[in-house]
Amino acid sequence: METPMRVTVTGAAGQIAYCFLPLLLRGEVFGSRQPIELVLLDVEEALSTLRGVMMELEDGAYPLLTSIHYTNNVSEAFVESDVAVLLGAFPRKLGMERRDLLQKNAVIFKEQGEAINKHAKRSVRILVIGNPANTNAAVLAHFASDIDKKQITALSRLDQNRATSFIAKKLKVSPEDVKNIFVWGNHSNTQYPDLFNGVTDGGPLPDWLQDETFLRNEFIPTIQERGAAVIKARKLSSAMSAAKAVVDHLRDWFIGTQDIVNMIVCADGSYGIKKGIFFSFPCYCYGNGSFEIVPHFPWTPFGDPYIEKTKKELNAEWEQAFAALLPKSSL
Ligand SMILES: NC(=O)C1=CN([C@@H]2O[C@H](COP(=O)(O)OP(=O)(O)OC[C@H]3O[C@@H](n4cnc5c(N)ncnc54)[C@H](O)[C@@H]3O)[C@@H](O)[C@H]2O)C=CC1
Ligand SMILES: O=C([O-])CC(=O)C(=O)O
Repeated sequence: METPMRVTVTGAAGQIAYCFLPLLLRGEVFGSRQPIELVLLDVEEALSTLRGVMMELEDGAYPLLTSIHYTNNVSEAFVESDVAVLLGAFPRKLGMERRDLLQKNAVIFKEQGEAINKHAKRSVRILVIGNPANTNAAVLAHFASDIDKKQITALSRLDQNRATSFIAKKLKVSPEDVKNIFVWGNHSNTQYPDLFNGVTDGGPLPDWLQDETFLRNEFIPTIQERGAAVIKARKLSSAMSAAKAVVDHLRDWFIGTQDIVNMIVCADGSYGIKKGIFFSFPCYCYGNGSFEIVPHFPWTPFGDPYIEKTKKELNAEWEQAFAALLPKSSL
């Protein structure tokens, strides 16, 4: 057996964690030989639920689980973490403006960034899921200033999975037979789902899928609004599919994949996206927590207004989130 990996999960009393933790302990992320020391963080009011989650994990008798600890203390949660899965975030409440949501979460992700900077292993890899995921990751990256930005990613794999599955269903093929469908930008309804580089059966997608009316009226809005559609139907946000996407993201990042996958990562200036903004890009994953933004992927002019819109939204989110945290002069 290998040396245990210390995995910290925040928001661990929540619904995505409840779907994700069994998959993690089954070995679906790091493989069936990788033991795991689990640390669960949630807020004080959720500690009783968290204790229940811990009891259930123990009762699962998972051979890979070597220890489990739960806490509401942020510093304690990140001590010697190898991996941090950040699900915990302040939820949007009735009457709350998006700006308020951004600022509430900025405070949380600042504190967690500082704690990670101080206590986690220098090699830690961080995945942000809690919304607004892109900007939470940007805040965290700013305050975890000694951690390489390439060790911090956020989740847009759910959007890619949704888009891939949508097209596979149209073509009546398995989702694994559809590749290179990407979602660019923000994990919000300004995201740009792009199928112009899509392939199936070794060739391009059929022309009827690239028809502008279909793209504008069906494909793009369905993917952009899918999260809201699930909330409307379930009265709860996506959890099962989000947990599956977290598994896919982490597995590909750590184990590697031949596929090009979507990740929200820190912009390096390519594609005209301002450095420091966390943006969903198509990425190569080489394993061991390394990745590269796919350079020079062709954009069709059709996508330009969509990219502009999501880029603008992210720039505004960045300003709003940091307005509460940094002196005006440094914005
Ligand atoms: N990026 C993506 O693709 C997706 C993101 N999400 C987001 O993931 C997050 C988690 O979703 P669910 O598990 O369904 O939510 P949930 O509401 O069931 O659980 C969230 C948990 O986070 C905890 N929490 C709140 N503030 C915290 C803090 N400061 N520290 C630690 N824990 C804290 C809450 O007490 C709660 O137990 C939400 O922000 C949701 O919007 C959900 C689906 C997809
Ligand atoms: O809005 C939410 O909380 C859920 C979400 O991100 C999604 O389903 O894509």
